[in-house]
Amino acid sequence: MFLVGLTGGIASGKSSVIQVFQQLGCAVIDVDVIARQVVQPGYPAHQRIVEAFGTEVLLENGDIDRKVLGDLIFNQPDRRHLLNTITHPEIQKEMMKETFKYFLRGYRYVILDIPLLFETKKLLKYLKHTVVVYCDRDTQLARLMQRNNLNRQDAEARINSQLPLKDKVRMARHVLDNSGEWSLTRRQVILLHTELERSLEYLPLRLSVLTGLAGVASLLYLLTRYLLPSL
Ligand SMILES: CC(C)(COP(=O)(O)OP(=O)(O)OC[C@H]1O[C@@H](n2cnc3c(N)ncnc32)[C@H](O)[C@@H]1O)[C@@H](O)C(=O)NCCC(=O)NCCS
Ligand SMILES: Nc1ncnc2c1ncn2[C@@H]1O[C@H](COP(=O)(O)OP(=O)(O)OP(=O)(O)O)[C@@H](O)[C@H]1O
Repeated sequence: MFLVGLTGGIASGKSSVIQVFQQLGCAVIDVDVIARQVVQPGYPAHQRIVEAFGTEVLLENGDIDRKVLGDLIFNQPDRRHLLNTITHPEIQKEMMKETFKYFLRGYRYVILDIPLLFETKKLLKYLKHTVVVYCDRDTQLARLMQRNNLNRQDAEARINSQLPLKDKVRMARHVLDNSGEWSLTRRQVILLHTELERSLEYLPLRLSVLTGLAGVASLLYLLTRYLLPSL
């Protein structure tokens, strides 16, 4: 198996692209979904957020008020850093568990949707491919304002909290341009999927696991055949 890191900017179209990969039967891990799970009441990160940010970031039912917390962290880099130090280790643990489950199920590749892949850089060394979902800044701003019902200032604060998309494009191996009509993006996703499906990059890990298993099996055989009877 090999890992593909998919990233982009806020509202550049990552989730829309991921949906197409899912429809094509791919194994997908969405870090935004994990990030929502690990801050639910009862999880360690929930308690640490309340300790760090106060009860004003809670809704009446105890859930995190994502709008309030978002407004806080997207406007204040030090508080954003604090939230990241609370949530990112928990997110990484869950990501590893989910990746391992897909490995056991025999998938050739897994796509990890990691919004801050190039900001944190931590996971880059594990990835065979990196994909950026790009759209031009005006389109990104318009889509973000519309989807999240944000004014221009709040939407710009969110965009400015991340590396510019143009920089991410330079760092990625593949770029999906989602500035135009959705049908054009969909076609690019299908082409990329075909390329990844044809790749033989999953073989080295699979062969080394099979070789390891064969080694253990041979050892067990030799033990039972020659050593155990004499004990
Ligand atoms: C700040 C929160 C509460 C805002 O919630 P909200 O529902 O409005 O947004 P959602 O979680 O759907 O994220 C939307 C997008 O915002 C961007 N974003 C989220 N967190 C961050 C961050 N810490 N820094 C920069 N951009 C971020 C990403 O592009 C993400 O895809 C939430 O994003 C959060 O808990 N963030 C911390 C965890 C994190 O870093 N997630 C990003 C994945 S590593
Ligand atoms: N090609 C397109 N044409 C028109 N609208 C689009 C296109 N691609 C995505 N959108 C819309 O833009 C918005 C952002 O897309 P999406 O939610 O996929 O982005 P995202 O990168 O996953 O966002 P986030 O970073 O917040 O998780 C959504 O409302 C989506 O329906």
